[in-house]
Amino acid sequence: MERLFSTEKVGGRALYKLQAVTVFVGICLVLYYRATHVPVAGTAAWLGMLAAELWFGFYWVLTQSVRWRPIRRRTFKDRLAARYGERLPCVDIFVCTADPQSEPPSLVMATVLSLMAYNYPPEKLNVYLSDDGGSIFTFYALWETSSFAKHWLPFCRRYSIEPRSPAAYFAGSDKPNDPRGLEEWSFVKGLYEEMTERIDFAVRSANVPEEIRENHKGFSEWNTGITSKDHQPIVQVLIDGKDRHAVDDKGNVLPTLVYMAREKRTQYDHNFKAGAMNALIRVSSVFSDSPIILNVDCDMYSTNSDAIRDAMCFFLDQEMGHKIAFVQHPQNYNNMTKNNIYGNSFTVLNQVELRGCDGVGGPFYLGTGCFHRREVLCGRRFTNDYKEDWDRGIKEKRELSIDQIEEKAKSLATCIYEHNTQWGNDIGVKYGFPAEDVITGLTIHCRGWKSVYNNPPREAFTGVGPTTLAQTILQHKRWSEGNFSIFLSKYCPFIFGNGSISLQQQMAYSVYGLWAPNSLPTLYYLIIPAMGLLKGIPLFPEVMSPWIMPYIYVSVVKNIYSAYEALLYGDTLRGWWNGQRMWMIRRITSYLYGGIDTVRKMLGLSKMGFVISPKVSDEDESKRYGQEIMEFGTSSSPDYVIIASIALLNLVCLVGGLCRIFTSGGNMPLNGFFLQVILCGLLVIINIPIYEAMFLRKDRGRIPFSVTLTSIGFVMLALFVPLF
Ligand SMILES: O=c1ccn([C@@H]2O[C@H](COP(=O)(O)OP(=O)(O)O[C@H]3O[C@H](CO)[C@@H](O)[C@H](O)[C@H]3O)[C@@H](O)[C@H]2O)c(=O)[nH]1
Ligand SMILES: [Mn+2]
Repeated sequence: MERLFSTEKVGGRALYKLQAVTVFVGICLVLYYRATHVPVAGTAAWLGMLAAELWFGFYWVLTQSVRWRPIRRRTFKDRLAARYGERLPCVDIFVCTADPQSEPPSLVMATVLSLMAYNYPPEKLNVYLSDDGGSIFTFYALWETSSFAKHWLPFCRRYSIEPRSPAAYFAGSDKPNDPRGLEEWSFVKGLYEEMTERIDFAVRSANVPEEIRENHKGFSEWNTGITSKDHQPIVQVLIDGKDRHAVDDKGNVLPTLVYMAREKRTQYDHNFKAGAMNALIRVSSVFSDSPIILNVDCDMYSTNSDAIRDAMCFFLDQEMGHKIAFVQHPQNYNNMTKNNIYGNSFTVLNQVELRGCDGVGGPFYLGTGCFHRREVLCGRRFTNDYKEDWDRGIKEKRELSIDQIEEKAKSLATCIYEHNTQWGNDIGVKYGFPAEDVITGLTIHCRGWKSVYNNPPREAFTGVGPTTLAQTILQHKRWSEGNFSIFLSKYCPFIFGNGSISLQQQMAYSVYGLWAPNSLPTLYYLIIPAMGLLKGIPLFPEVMSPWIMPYIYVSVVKNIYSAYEALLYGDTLRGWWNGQRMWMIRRITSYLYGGIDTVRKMLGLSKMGFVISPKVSDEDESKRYGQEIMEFGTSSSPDYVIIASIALLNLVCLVGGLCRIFTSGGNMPLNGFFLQVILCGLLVIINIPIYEAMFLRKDRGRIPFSVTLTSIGFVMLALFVPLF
């Protein structure tokens, strides 16, 4: 029988491996030189360089795990269709939202509509929206959506529309040419715009009109003036797919659509998104109980209406399917600028590293764009003889009425339901880590399952990425903290994974687990060589020494290869350069704070939080984002002080150091400081946008004056610190 998917090696690996082997030799030579040439003056600074280089070397070895053996998957939907026709498994789709301010309900609804409109038997689709904001506006928006869907779904089907988010579709499509098509197009577009306007207006005016509230019993849940942090469990069915009257305007069945706001009480931890996911797993089990669960963030709309069929090619494959726990898609964003100003379009991560992970046991669970087996999420271990019940969820008749089921579902979404159970631990998404996705995926892998990475030519999901520096830094802080706290816990991949996942996969998890500690050696490398240049302490081999070769070789080859790779996958050269800047900035801010906060939490000094990434920005900000001007904004956060101080320090040291070299009359020869001058010089060039934001720009997004002042203070202080 023919396979439903194929696996190919990604080409060009011989060149990569050649590069890697020579760089490895270079790294060894660098370390050997460092260890054997400790000077008398500046010993401590030198040993610090050794420590930093040891770390970078070790980390580089780790990163080989995600680059050594990338593979590419291809699905055969025609074979799936030939074999199964429409006899496909049921799917439950979970959308999580948490805050109607930073995640506007109209945006969430575009996502919901795109998911309802999958090219998949509608009676087998069930969409659940979890609202951690417990907001009547989100509920109202979903109610509006349930009636607009009656026009949108048949429209999508008739014209085979892509993407099926009405927001994305109408923003990007031209009017159809034929008059009949045009009429319908304009009609649906009009309906959509009116609906969005009503939703946005309700949010703006903080009011859902009384006459609307009469249309659905669900609105009465808000009669008692509840708040987002304190309310009863709410479960409301907006479309019951099993109801024969729930049809679209062409008479077709509609997917089930359910609103859920799990109970919130101030005295109980709610465990953020992980808690929402677990409530969804239980609530959905009483309505549809599908064997496959797709989970997306509220901004991640579907951009490929065949994505479920794609995923089924993996799960239903006769040879490998039974081993696959989840199918992960990359995080793509629709709002990236050409030159990747904040480094948020993860081209190389998506094209190389995740494929590399796939080659060593499977990609991580990334929290969104992921199809899971329900049984696996609920804690099942892999066994060779496990048979999935693919008919699960296909029930013709229900014993209970829909109201009774709602009541039952509510009882599963209470605060105390999980007490004294394994939920959040052995069952469901795991609690206690800001990266609930990664830790959950890790435990699944350690229970013997594989995962696959699917990155089809037509993207499956697209979301909204951060558009300011502060948002970017914050998101990466949560990620680095999440991954580092896993690394330091009993789930450390090298301990927990030992014996159950391959060494390469343990290394792959650690590449991200050890983002945070990268901050310290990076800071060291950004500060000490510059200060050494100013104070006349050489920290690298001289120009004429043969030992300079490995330094130059490693840095040049590694950077050229990384630029080549970025260009190969469609980044611009400038985009690559901006990515390097962001790589530096993230390490000295996000990762530093992520590391510090992890340690604070381990010491019990602070509690876990989850800062939601905003999905909207103000007009002024958006304009600068469009022009790729870095946004610092009015708050004088300590992040900016670090960024500004490092930039300034390197500028001062470069100028000061060069002056000393040229006025010393040969006492301080350029020879001995060549690499320090180059390093400092490159840092100055990469920091040009920072200097501009400090001294030249006048707009609201410039670096606040107080930050500039503080960083000048820090630099002056640093100049007085002696190097040993
Ligand atoms: O208490 C909460 C907090 C968040 N969310 C939802 O979780 C999703 C992800 O939050 P977001 O702020 O967009 O985080 P990102 O950094 O974009 O998310 C990535 O990283 C997270 C882990 O750090 C994962 O949970 C996400 O799935 C993954 O996309 C959003 O839909 C939120 O509405 C909740 O449902 N409840
Ligand atoms: Mn997000």
